[in-house]
Amino acid sequence: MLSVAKMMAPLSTLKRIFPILWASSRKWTLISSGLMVIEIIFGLAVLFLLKQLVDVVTTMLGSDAPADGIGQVLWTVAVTGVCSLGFLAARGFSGLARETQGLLVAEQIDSQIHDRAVRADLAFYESPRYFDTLQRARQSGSQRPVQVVNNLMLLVKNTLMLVAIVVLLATINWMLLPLLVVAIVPALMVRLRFTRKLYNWELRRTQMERRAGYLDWLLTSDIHAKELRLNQLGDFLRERYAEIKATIRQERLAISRRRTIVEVGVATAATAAFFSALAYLAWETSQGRNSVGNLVLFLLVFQRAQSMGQELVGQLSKLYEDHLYIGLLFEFLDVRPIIAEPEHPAPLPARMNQGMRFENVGFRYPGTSRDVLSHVDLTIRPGQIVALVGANGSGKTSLIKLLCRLYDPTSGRITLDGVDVREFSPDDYRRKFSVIFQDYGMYADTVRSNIRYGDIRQPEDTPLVEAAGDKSGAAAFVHQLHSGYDTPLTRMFDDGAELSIGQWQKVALARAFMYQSEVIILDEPTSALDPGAEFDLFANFRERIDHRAALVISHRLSTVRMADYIYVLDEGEIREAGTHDELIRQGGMYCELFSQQAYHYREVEA
Ligand SMILES: Nc1ncnc2c1ncn2[C@@H]1O[C@H](COP(=O)(O)OP(=O)(O)OP(=O)(O)O)[C@@H](O)[C@H]1O
Repeated sequence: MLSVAKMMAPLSTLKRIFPILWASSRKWTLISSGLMVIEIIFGLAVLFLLKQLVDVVTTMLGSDAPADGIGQVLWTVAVTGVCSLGFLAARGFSGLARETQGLLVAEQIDSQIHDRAVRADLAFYESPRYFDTLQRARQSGSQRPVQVVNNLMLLVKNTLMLVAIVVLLATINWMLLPLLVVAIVPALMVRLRFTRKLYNWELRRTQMERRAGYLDWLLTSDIHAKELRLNQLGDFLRERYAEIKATIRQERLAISRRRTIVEVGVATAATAAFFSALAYLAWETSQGRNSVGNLVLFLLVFQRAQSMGQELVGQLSKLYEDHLYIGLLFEFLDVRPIIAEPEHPAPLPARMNQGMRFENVGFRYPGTSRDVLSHVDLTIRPGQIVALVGANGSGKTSLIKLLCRLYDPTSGRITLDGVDVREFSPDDYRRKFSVIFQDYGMYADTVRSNIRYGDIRQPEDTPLVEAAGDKSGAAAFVHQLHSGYDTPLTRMFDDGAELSIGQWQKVALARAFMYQSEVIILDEPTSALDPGAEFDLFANFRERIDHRAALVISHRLSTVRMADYIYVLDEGEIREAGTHDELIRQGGMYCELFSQQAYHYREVEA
C-alpha cells in the first residue's frame, strides 16, 4: 500500500511547478486561477440553492396553503438557474484560460529542455542514459506542469463540493457518511496503486520503446532508404518492430486487465453499499422516521456525490501520475555539465605564445574500462601544421575531443601557454578552435547559413562566407546552384538542392575556414574529395588557413607529408613523432604505411 509520505510527495513537485507557471505567463496564471474561484463559488451556490429548493417545497407540502409558497419556489429556481449559467460560463472561460496557459507553459518547458540539451556535456550525449532521460522527459510531456495545476484546482473545487454534499448527506442521516467512504477511498487506493505500477513499467520499458522508435526511423528515414531497398531489409525490420510493439502492448494490457478487474470489484462493493443505503432510507421513510423530501434529496445529491467522488479519485490519481512523470522532466532539467565554468576562470591569452601541449595525457570514456589514450605527449605551436596518423580506433578523434575540451583527460593535463585548460572558461577556451569532424553537420538551411554557422556572431551578409567558400573549393559548385549562396540545402524542404557527399564536405570545410580561430582542426577533411580537389586544398594550405596553427587527421599520407610535424598514434599511444623526412629515415611504422600507399602509385609511374 502507499505510504502517507508518498501520497504527500506531489506537494513537493508543486514547489517547482509554480515558478515555471509564473515565469511562463503571470497574466494567464492569475486569470485562470480567478475564473476557477468563480466557478467554485457558483458551483457551491447551486448546491446550496438546490437544498433550499427541496426545503421550501417540503415546507410547502406540509403547510395548509401550499400555493402561497410558489413565489419563493420560482424565485429559488430562477436564482439557481442564474448560478448554473454563471457556473457554466466560468467553466467555459476557465477552460480557455487553461488552454492558453498550457501552450505558454509548453513553450517555456521546451525552452528549458533545449537549454539543458545544448549545455549538457558531450559525454551525456554519448551514453544510453542521455537518450533514456531525454525520452522520458519528452514522454512526461511539456503539458504536465499546467495539468498539475489544473488538476489541483479541480481537486480543490471538487473537494469543496464534496464537503458541501457531505454536509447535506449528514443532514439527511449521518449514517450515510461511511457509505461515501466506501464509494471513494478503495477506488482511490486502486487507482494510485496501478498508476505507480504503470509508471514503474514505463521506466523499465524506456529502452524498448526507444528501440522501436529507432526501427521506425530506420524504416522511414531517407538516410537508409537506399540500403533498405537494395538489401531488402524492409520486411525483416518491420517484423522486429512488430515483435517489440507486441511485447509492449501485451505487458501494458496485462496491467490494465488487472486494474480493470480490481476496479470492477471495488465498484461492485460501492454499488452494493449505495443500494443498501437506499433500501435503509426507503424503509425509514416508509416507517415515518424520514421525510420523502430527504429521500428525494438523497437520490439527487448522492448521484452528484458519486460522480464528484469519481472525479476526485481521477484527479488525485492524475495528480499522482503527473507528479511521477514530472519527476522525469526535472531529472533531465537537473542534469548539470561536469565541464563547467571554474569559480575564478584564468584569463585566456588573446594570442597563444608557446601553444598547446598534451602532457602525459591518459583518457578513458566514462562508464568504460579501457584507456583509449595513454601517456600522450604532443605539442601544437602557433602557426604550426601538425598531422595525426593512425589506424582506425587508435584514438585520433578522441584526442581532438580532449583538445577542444569536450571531455577532460582521465590523467595528465592539457595546457595552453603552460596553463591547465581546465582553468579557463570552457566557452571562451573553445573559441580558440574551429573544427570539422568526420561526422560534420549538414544543416537543412541555405549554403550561406551552413557556412556562417562556423561563426554565428558575424552578420548575415558577412563577406567572410564567400571568402571561406573560395578557400574550401565550394565556390565553384555553389555558383551553379539556382540561388548561389542563398540556395537551401537538402530536399527536406521546398526548393532545396541536394549536394553530393564531396560537395557537402567542401561546405563543412568552408564552415571551419569561416571562423578566424587560432587553431584549425580537420578530422579527415578530404575523405570524400576527389584527388584534384584534395591536391588544390593542400597545395597552399598554410596560406589558405592564414598561417594559423592546424591539426590535421588523415589516412592519406600524401596529405600528411605537407605537415610540419607528424605524430603516429597506435592503440592510444604516440609511437613515432617527427617531420616526414625524419619518420621516413627512421624506417618505422610511418615509413611502412607510406611505402604501402606509395607502392601503387609507383606501379603506375613504372
Ligand atoms: N563515445 C565513446 N564511448 C566509448 N568509447 C568510445 C567512444 N568513442 C570512441 N570510443 C572508442 O575509443 C577508441 C578510439 O576511437 P576514436 O574515434 O578516437 O578512433 P580514431 O582513431 O579516430 O578512429 P578512425 O580512424 O576510425 O576515425 C575506439 O576503440 C572506440 O571504440
